[in-house]
Amino acid sequence: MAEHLTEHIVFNKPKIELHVHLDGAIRVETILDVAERRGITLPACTVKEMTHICVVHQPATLTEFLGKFTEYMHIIAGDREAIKRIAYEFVEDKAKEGVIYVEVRYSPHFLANTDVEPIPWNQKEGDLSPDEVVRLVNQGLADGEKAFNIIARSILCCMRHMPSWSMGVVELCKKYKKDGVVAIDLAGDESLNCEAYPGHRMAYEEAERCGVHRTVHAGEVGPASVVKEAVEVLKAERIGHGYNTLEDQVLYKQLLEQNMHFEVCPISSKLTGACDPDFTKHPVITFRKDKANYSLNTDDPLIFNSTLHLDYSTAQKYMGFTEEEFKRLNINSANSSFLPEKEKKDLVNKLYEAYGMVENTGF
Ligand SMILES: O=c1[nH]cnc2c1ncn2[C@@H]1O[C@H](CO)[C@@H](O)[C@H]1O
Repeated sequence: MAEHLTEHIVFNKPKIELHVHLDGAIRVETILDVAERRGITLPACTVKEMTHICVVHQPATLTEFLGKFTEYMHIIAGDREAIKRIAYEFVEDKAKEGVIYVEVRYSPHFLANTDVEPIPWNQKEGDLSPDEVVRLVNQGLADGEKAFNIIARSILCCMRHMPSWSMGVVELCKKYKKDGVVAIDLAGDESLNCEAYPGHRMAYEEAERCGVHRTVHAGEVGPASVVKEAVEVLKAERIGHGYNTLEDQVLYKQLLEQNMHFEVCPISSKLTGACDPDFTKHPVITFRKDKANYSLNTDDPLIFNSTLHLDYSTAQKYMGFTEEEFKRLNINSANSSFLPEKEKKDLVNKLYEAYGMVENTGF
């Protein structure tokens, strides 16, 4: 986007990011590097050309946007070194943006080439399972945490169009709870399949039963009823995007009362066609006025050619966000993180300190 070039840092203080896809946050250089090492031909050989291919330039649809992943996922999937590397580099990139705590999400199945049916991205069957993918990402994130002094946790995604994977996803959440996996998510094309299939419902029931935290992509392009289902049936504790909640004022009021957290992604919402491209009409303006609980996030910075700074500067420039609101939303984000209570409290205190605030100063 053009704004990217003129972006400036409007909130140069510690930040929290809760909604970002690992496979939507890969460096273009890394895609080119790995393709070369693996001897896979790409339609582009420079960073500039490859960026052009991966990026959504104009507001599109969610379905068109999701198609962008097919440009490069086959390069990374099935490759142990590449998977560990993208996780490590992700942490480095976030640290550079001033993020001190991040929850990064991905589908282990999308990066595997065995124990997954169908095998994604036209890969040949190999020997990398979703289980090992999670271990590799955990390792890359843990190495990144040590090197760059931030906290990185992960969320495993079920995919809307693949309900048969979902029980496997929740089992991985349970298995790797002690290794930084904090929650389950349901991502993918909400516009194609609105009501959650039994496979997803069963996985979320199991998650709740086992104390695995839950977030769901809902009301991004789908109607408010998807948000209602996420909360009432899937027992979501946070909502990914959630913009269309505003279409159902009864539901919205109820979620405000419950202090439901909305994971808002401003730049993403324009380029996926989820929201009006005029940022001055963005739903997060209503969220802010109502003192709702929400975060600001990049979602897929590779595909939107964006950074977290761009989301913040957009909020400031077009939506009237102030420094005080940035502090408030980051404190809310920390409080809505999926960390255990004690670690959450430490994180919130870190923010209070960095923002020069005494704890419990009410807004
Ligand atoms: O904004 C979004 N809405 C719905 N699904 C998404 C979005 N961004 C990425 N993914 C999907 O989540 C998968 C796991 O990370 C990605 O591969 C992509 O298919």
